[in-house]
Amino acid sequence: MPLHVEPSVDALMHTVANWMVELIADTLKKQSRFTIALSGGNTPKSLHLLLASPTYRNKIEWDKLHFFWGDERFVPFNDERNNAKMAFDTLLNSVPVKKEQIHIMQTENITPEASAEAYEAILHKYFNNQPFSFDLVLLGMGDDGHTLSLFPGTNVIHETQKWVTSLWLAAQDMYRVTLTAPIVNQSAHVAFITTGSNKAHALKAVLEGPSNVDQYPSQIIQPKGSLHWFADAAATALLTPSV
Ligand SMILES: O=C(O)[C@H](O)[C@@H](O)[C@H](O)[C@H](O)COP(=O)(O)O
Repeated sequence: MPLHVEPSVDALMHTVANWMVELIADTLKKQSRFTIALSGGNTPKSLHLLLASPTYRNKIEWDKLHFFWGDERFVPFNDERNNAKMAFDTLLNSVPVKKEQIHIMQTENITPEASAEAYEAILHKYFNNQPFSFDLVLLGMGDDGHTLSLFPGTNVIHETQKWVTSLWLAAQDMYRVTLTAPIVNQSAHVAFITTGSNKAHALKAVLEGPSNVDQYPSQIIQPKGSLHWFADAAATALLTPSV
């Protein structure tokens, strides 16, 4: 499981962007489209801005990408907490992608449960009978070791059938819609991007601690394809130095 470490967030995001450019180009030599699931939260913002910058934007065949999300906060699109809005603001409004290539999780005029069912139907349309599900899933990790909306102690961690589900997150007083481990673990490539000293304890527990998916749900992500971790020096400060 490759761990890519860079001294700074800026250097790390250039490493991720270059890795993505190469992965997308290599994949598109073998197939006509590339499916990517974006992560929410704050960490992806600087990566998105970099991908949309002159340095990288012309290295990606945007018209062949299809965008999905790993999870969504169940708030209106125009709410600043909405993950799809963040992706539009930092990337999708700045690159040549048609709306037909973008598949957001519905959070308006629908219930969380119905939104999860509707998204699952979209995924079955794209992935049924495929050797892999997503070509790439980008993931973040919370300082409690959660990923997607698989939070410690929640039942969704152990979902084995549904590809998409919803949950009430009392701590944040909101519903979430999230991909589950079965669909993410069918991916060709999964990349965690984790930065900051506040992630160091969880990263050590996830990567070096005993298996404990209820306490550190990120551990349940074990894809059929490749699993990469991209982290800055601050987030990896507690890891056992590799010889
Ligand atoms: O909707 C979300 O919040 C994300 O999908 C979530 O899983 C995120 O990746 C982690 O919470 C890390 O968030 P930061 O990048 O903001 O630390």
